Amino acid sequence: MRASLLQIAVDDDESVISRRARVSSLVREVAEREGSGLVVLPELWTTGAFGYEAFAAEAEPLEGPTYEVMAETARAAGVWLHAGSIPEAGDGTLYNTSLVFSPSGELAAAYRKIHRFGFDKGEAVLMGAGHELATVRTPETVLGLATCYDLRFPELFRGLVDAGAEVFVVPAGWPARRRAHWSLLARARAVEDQVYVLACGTAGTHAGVEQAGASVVVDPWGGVLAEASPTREAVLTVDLDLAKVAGTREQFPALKDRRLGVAAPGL
Ligand SMILES: NC(=O)CCC(=O)C(=O)O
Repeated sequence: MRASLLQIAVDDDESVISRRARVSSLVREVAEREGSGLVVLPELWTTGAFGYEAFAAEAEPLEGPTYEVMAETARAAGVWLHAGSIPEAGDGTLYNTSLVFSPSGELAAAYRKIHRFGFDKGEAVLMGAGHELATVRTPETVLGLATCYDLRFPELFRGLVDAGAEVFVVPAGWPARRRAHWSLLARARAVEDQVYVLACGTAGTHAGVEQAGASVVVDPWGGVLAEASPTREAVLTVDLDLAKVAGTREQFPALKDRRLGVAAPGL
């Protein structure tokens, strides 16, 4: 399976409307040029992950403008499209919701980010938390969905492995000041779960926060297959050899040695 990650710049000087149109064209162009079967966009690329004051103003219903444009983009390009996430105006609250479309433009999954970032401010207070893991079965494999800060919570990814995921797709808007954590965590999730990790971030500076860029693709042995520029918009295209997931698990069957249910004394 060939996958392309589009590391989108979220600089303040571009409107949501123009970025949406630009990204739609870019997805089509990349899919045609690279022959990708899966295209991945970052977290909150329409608004930027740190422009908190814009979340309410730019929130959309699930089937709002980004959904419509991205569904049509997936259909026109004939690809599986992980369209990153949008600020979704849901049932009385906002969610950070990722959308995945099939090559016929059907919604394959909507994943509401489970771990909200910000401790007692920002996303953590402005948005509701998702409660359900999400996977997408394609003809080649099973994708497991997670978003940005989720990357710090290994138990979520174990849940995705238990649900059959072989490729974790992680859109993000990660800040440059914690870039070292970003690539380390992406590699850690790949090694411990013996999966591919497609971690697609934003570039540029949004709401005063310099983005980490450095989108990365990691194989099930923890090897970095490709890594993008830390500062510029970029396209990463990689061929995933999906037999490597089963191959790695056979060669080094650590997942079989899990000891579930072991508790500390007194618990
Ligand atoms: N958008 C995010 O979830 C940011 C996460 C982050 O900055 C971190 O985990 O560090």
